[in-house]
Amino acid sequence: MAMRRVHRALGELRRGTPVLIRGLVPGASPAGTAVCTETSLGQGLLVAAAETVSARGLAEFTGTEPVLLLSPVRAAALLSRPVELQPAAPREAEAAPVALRTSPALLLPEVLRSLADPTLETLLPERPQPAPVPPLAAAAVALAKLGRLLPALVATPLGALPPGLTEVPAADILSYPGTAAATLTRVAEASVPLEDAPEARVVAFRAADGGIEHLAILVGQPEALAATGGAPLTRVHSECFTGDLLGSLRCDCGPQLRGALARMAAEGGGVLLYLAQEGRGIGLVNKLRAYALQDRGLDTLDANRALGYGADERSFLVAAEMLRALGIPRVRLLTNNPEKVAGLAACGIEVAARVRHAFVANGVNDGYLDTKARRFGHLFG
Ligand SMILES: Nc1nc2c(ncn2[C@@H]2O[C@H](COP(=O)(O)OP(=O)(O)OP(=O)(O)O)[C@@H](O)[C@H]2O)c(=O)[nH]1
Ligand SMILES: [Zn+2]
Repeated sequence: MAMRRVHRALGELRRGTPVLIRGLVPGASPAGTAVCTETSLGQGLLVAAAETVSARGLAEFTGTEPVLLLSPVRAAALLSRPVELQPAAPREAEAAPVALRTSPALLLPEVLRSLADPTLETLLPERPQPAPVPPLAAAAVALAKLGRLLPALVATPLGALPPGLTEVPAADILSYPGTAAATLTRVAEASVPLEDAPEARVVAFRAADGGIEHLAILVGQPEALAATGGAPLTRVHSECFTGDLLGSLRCDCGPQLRGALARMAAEGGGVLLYLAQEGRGIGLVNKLRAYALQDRGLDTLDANRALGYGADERSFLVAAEMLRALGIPRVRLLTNNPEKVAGLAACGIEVAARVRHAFVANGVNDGYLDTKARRFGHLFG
């Protein structure tokens, strides 16, 4: 039920319709239980995604003037204050959103879209002033990110649900990634001989959220090795439509994907998890926006932050749950990314060794690889 409510709300936001996020009345439900009954629901926040909201959607914001919730980096860019781009750790704690006052001149779909999206020409009829951040703003941003939308929202506190709109408890939004990972189940399996690994099987995992499936590609018999206490060669690969499928030269994903499978075949076995986490979890549309910003001079990390996203929005809980379901709790991990090693270990997978997985630069991705080493701490040596 909780996942259905979040999924419905995501659909509404993506279509440009506002949704009401509900908080809990303090003390109405035991902390941490995420139990959310109708009677325990408290104050609400009516929100719409600035990127998609329609004129009809905006007409739902009656009464007090709504605020615009933005990431601090995007707000600073709009207010023309110097944007502080510190050499932050890739998984820096996500900064809370800030709020700006709106006015009738700002509350137009094309203006809001331009304020949300730094790749568009900014339409700023007037300089928006800072406003107090309403309660539940963090849940609103989390919802937009789950929908792979830009984290920029029109928001106004509201007590009652307007007729015809959807309501979603904040607790359901915040617990959604964990709940989705916990419900992963094997749904299909087939032998798929590959050019790089003739003895391969693909196993599909589906979560109860109804979202896109994650895949495990088993080369040889890694489960048999794991059953005797061994640590199979393992690659945790986030999907990259441009690199994996189209052969994009902007990144190193294609060679890493094919190279991992070839290496597993050469070593007699392994497992590659192919995770539906495009663009380090920001989605393909936002990755294309990040590329557009990179073409204007930002690096891969600052481009994510300019969009309002963190440097890396992935959770490796999904990968850990899949490995556990496959009976592989110990791995030798093919990666250059120390955050991946730490992320898997934090989710209960023993990383017996990190195996370097670097490929030579191709003349286009040199800057991208350099940024990985300098700002993400990737170990290419
Ligand atoms: N946001 C964003 N994502 C990118 C960019 N270039 C590649 N990606 C994504 O980054 C992900 C690649 O991650 P992984 O292959 O897991 O690699 P990694 O975290 O760099 O670590 P390794 O294990 O060392 O390869 C894919 O989902 C790509 O779509 C970019 O410029 N911006
Ligand atoms: Zn890529």
